[in-house]
Amino acid sequence: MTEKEELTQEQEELFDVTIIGGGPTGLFAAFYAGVRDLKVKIIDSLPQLGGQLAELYPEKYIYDVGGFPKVRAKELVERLVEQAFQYHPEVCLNEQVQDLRKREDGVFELHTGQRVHLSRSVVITAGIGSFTPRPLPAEGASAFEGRGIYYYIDNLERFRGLSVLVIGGGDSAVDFALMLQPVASRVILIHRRDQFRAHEDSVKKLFTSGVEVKTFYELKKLHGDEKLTGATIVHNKTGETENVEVQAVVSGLGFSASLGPILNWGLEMEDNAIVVNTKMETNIPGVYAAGDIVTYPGKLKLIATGFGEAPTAINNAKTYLDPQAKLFPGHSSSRKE
Ligand SMILES: Cc1cc2nc3c(=O)[nH]c(=O)nc-3n(C[C@H](O)[C@H](O)[C@H](O)COP(=O)(O)OP(=O)(O)OC[C@H]3O[C@@H](n4cnc5c(N)ncnc54)[C@H](O)[C@@H]3O)c2cc1C
Repeated sequence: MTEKEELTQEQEELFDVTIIGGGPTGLFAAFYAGVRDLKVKIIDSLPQLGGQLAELYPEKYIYDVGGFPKVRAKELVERLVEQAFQYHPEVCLNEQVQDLRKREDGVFELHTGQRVHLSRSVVITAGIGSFTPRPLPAEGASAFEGRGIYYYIDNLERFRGLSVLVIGGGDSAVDFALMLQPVASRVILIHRRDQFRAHEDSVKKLFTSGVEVKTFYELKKLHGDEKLTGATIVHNKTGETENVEVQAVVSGLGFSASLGPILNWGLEMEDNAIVVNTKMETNIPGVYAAGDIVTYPGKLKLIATGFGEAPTAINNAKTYLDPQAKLFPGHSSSRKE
């Protein structure tokens, strides 16, 4: 345990249920925890809620969620957040749960490196795991990690007046460039092909936005001492290089996911997934799991199945916490407005 963790541990409030992962399954679980009057916290390693939907395909339409003939992924996330937030869950973003331990008094400690969260039960909805940015394939890039290389834009003001190089041709890269254009002094977007994976609408906007778009270009090298001052880019057909003065590079090259620390929590695993029974219980009493991260005979990795497993996990956690409580939550339609 780090010194910082030790200091914060006793100041942390005890929650009834802590949900690891704020994807669709975790968000729906948080809603259900509210329905069951449980004090709930969601922890996610990403800076935003929504899991794969927000991170990997926010602009894509989904056609197989009950009640929505067609819904854009980011809109489904907005609806899930609105539904879950009726019960004011505590939300902790940018925190990866690295360790899960059960104390002798039955309280779970969730160690994130920043602090230790305390909880009476845990629901793991960690999907395909934590996302880490794909490293920039350029000479000298590692030296500028945290000093000029960005993988998200969580504060546009940081880029005001700067010359910025954006890399990639997907939704993230194009959205980053469009967001930066009004505040940065210059925005250059390089993409290794001339076909963009981003939404057609965004690509159209990109070409009329004032962003300098350079296709068939890749990043070769980053320059600077203390701070990033420039980049060498290379045309991948002609081999011609060009130096551009930039103070920031924003990568839209995406993320890779891995279960990482979860594999060491003493959970029974099969094919990189947590084994659960029909109550969504894991082999550790008080720890439940749901969504893409679980396995059982016939498991399907779909949003719709996560939506079924989340209430099962939460309602069973309720009876774990209070053995007198009923498993069945009652019908939500009986609720008084
Ligand atoms: C391109 C694409 C298209 C898809 N289209 C469809 C579709 O049309 N219909 C459909 O049903 N499904 C679709 N899916 C699958 C669907 O997105 C998943 O089934 C769904 O996201 C699973 O939700 P989840 O909440 O279980 O996990 P996730 O969405 O993966 O969310 C898990 C969250 O847990 C967090 N996390 C992981 N480990 C930790 C940790 N240690 N500490 C803190 N946080 C952690 C992650 O950051 C993530 O936010 C698609 C998937 C992709 C990639």
